[in-house]
Amino acid sequence: MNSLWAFLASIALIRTTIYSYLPERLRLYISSRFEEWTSRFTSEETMVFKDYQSSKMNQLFQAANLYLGESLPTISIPRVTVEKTESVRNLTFSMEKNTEMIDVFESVPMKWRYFSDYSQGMHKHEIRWYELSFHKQYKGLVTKSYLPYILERADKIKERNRVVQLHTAAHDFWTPKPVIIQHPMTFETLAMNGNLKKELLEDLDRFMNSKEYYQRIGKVWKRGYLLYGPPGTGKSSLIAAMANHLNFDIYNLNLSSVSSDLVLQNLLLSMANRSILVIEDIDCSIKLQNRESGIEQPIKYHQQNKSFSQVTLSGLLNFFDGILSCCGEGKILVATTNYKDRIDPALLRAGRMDMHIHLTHCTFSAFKQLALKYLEISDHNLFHHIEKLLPEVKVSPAEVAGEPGED
Ligand SMILES: Nc1ncnc2c1ncn2[C@@H]1O[C@H](COP(=O)(O)OP(=O)(O)OP(=O)(O)O)[C@@H](O)[C@H]1O
Repeated sequence: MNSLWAFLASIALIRTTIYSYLPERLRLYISSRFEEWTSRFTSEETMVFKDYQSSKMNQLFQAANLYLGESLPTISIPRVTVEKTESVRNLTFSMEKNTEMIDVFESVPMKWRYFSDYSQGMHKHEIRWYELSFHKQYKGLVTKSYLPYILERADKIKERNRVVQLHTAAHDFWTPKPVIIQHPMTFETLAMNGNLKKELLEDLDRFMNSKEYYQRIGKVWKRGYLLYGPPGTGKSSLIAAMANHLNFDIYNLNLSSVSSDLVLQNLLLSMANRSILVIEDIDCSIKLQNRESGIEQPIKYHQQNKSFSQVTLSGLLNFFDGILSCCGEGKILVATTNYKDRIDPALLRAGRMDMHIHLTHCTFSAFKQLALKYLEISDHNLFHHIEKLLPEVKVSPAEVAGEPGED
């Protein structure tokens, strides 16, 4: 018996020694052959998910990472890696190299192992992969249910972990490094007419939940909102609250800095799905009155006497209907203006701007919300004077909040 153990130990030693001197390709070849041979005698089957497949990120690897990371804090495992980076909202857990864990799906145990190694050759880089092992009889369950389930769960986790980012356009492109927005404005802290707030929240939630509906009726999953009202009434604050509520990125576009319709199209095509495109002060950034002349000419803007912007009204309309309609999904367009009457009615019709939201000077109800938020008071003996004064003295929420408006 002793000699048998000694023989097996020597084989293991020889194998390890030979392995460490073999080139990586040969090593992989031998181990895959060996596994093929041993699999004849086992009832277990293993799937391998490498991080990159033909230099493209393997979505299954990413999904497994997120999915397993979510259950790691709740199971007993000797070592886990924990991270928190600026670009994600929550703690991120992941498996340590050469460790394993069991996940149970529809009462079937699924064994996951995580590995990493360095590639051989000139450009050494880390290769990471997961191995999923299960009983052969569950192969159908794994491919038809378990893996699609992991992909779906990973999408939800990604969505939950996302932080809202602000993208701005410069030199006809979105800047490569968006800024992470930690704007504290939410629908709870925004002082706004209660009914209007409720109506808008319902509209946003309905929009978010109607992807299938839009698909069924053949409409593109997009929605446009026009926010109008005097300076300092909360248009930018409302956009931040919408982005925080939906967890959508904001793409801020200043139309007057866009050099042509083509650039406008390209900017839109490079926006991510589930994002808000904001065109602030739409009436200032583009003059739209020459539509009445019937001649569609590029509208030229002199920018600091150096360059011209040439966005046309038809380019803009095309952008709203056509292009916005064919590039991706879950897009929200928000245009703001201090002067709604200066905007061409063609831009305002339903389908382009589905909801027009009027943000007004401070009402007594908004004032009370601000007083509660800033001073933590819900009543005061001056309140009834303020209630009488507010309709006469036009004051913006920004002024009440101590931040003077532009007027
Ligand atoms: N409705 C509101 N509720 C709470 N705070 C508000 C509200 N409106 C304005 N404020 C406060 O005033 C500041 C300026 O408001 P905001 O920039 O949102 O106004 P605006 O309508 O976008 O102004 P402008 O037309 O000049 O761009 C905000 O940072 C916020 O602190």
